[in-house]
Amino acid sequence: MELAAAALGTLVALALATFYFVYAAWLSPAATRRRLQKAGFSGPTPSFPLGNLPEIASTLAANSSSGTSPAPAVISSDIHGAVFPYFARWRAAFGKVFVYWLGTEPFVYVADPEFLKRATGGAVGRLWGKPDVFRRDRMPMFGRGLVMAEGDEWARHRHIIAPAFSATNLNDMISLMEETTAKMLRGWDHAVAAAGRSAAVAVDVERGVVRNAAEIIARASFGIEEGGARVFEKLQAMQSMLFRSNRLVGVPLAKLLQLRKTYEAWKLGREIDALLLDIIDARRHAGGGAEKRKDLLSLLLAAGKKDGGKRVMTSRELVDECKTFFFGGHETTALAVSWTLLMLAAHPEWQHALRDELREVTGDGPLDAAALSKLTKMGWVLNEVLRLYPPSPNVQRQALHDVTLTDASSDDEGAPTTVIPKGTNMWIDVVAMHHDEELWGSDANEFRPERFAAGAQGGCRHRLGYLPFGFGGRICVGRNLTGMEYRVVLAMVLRRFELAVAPEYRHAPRIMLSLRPSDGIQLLLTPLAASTNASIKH
Ligand code: HEM
Repeated sequence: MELAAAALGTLVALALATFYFVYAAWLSPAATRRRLQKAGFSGPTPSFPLGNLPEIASTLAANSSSGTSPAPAVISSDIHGAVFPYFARWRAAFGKVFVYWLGTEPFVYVADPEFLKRATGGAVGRLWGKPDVFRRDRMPMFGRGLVMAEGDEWARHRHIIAPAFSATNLNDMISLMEETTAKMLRGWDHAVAAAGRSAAVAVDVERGVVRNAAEIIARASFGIEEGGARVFEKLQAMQSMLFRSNRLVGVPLAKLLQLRKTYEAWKLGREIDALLLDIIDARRHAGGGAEKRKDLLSLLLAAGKKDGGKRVMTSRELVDECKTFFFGGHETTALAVSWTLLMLAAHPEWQHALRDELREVTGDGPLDAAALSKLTKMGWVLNEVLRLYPPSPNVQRQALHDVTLTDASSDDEGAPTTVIPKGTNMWIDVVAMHHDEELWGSDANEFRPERFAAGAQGGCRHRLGYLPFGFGGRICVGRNLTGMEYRVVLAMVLRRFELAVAPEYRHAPRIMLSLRPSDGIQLLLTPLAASTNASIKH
């Protein structure tokens, strides 16, 4: 009797699980598809269970096999068709807004800032969150940290974290940026010396810049002493493991196909968490000495002691935020610096302009935080590089409720409406918007930093057409840290070396979560005379 009841129970559980799976993977997406079609969204036809992933894969494969390697002298920044060939093709067929599917997950593709305004205007936080599908996929990197947190939890974390990135706190980090960058430059000096002459030597600058940015963010986040160095090594291992794996985002049960990788990422994640917890516990129990530290972790711990403890974060939350700073903060900044070095090598007139500006602002003497903020042209160059080569090539959201858009052309109350069903994801193609001639003019694909002389929007015809750091309440919290680090690193490089594009460099940007060079950035480095080589002081 008992056996029969147990068997019946198992059968019922199995039936429920099967029904849930069929509903989640098939019935619910099919209903969403019908609603999106009814609302007027067109797009490529998806198949079950992969959606449009096969077409994405085949377009990418066709593109890479037919890919030409332009001569180094010809560095075209007209990159959208090369990095997102499938979007370029669908855009030509369906326009700047359409629907495509990653597995059984629907995505509204958006390359029209006006549509973005109509979809999100006014109530971004209430209507749109971060996509569940990415939250699951990137759990080992961000945990429940700020990038992926939602609702009240996100608001509380943002309220605690944002002040840690204040100008005063960032100024205290200049010296650590300077120290690690000096180490990178010493490596480049050795490469030049090893070549046995002081003439130009080809160096893969991207590799050094990424390593430098990783070390800076680790030191700025949780310090590198007391076990921090081990966390740093393991975080780097996890980064390369996650970047190597080919994930079938949005495909039901796809993780089962990659059990080993999923397990390895989970195991590494546990080790990183344990090491970070040790650091946090040690800081919590340390005396006044720990208070003198200026890294983000110590600032968050100190914030918890103020306001009667209203801003306390648990150790678990702090672990996730440290990982979030590391994964959200170093590749992105490193790419901004790396693409800049390439652009400056390809546009010597701007290289000279920035060196002149450095000399004008600082003489040949020391440079302090106030002086860094006076590097106006360097700021234009940063903005222009983030426009042409946005390290975060897309921004995503997911509808938390049914979202109603009013018709663009009318303020009429009776105007027709479009509804985006709850659960639908939105994929904002930042690269497309940043290269759109309708938004930027006929020189949209050219490197012209002076377009930012008139203002931070660079003359873009729509407020939401320039989104290197995202938008709304969820705009990047670390953008001022990036601005500071970018200036320190670039100033030090420009003072030490003349840059030119090496003959072996092949310009082939591609997407691997971020917008990266396919095979490093090889530049010719020529040491500059010592007089232009003053060190940065603050
Ligand atoms: C060039 C450098 C960087 C770029 C291009 C960049 C880009 C972005 C983008 C596109 C977002 C998403 C915004 C949205 O969804 O609307 C974001 C969010 C975020 N970034 Fe950055 N980022 C950079 C540097 C950094 C640094 C240095 C840190 C930290 C140390 C950082 C930490 C974060 C965090 C914590 C969030 C989540 C904010 C929230 O959801 O409230 N980022 N970033």
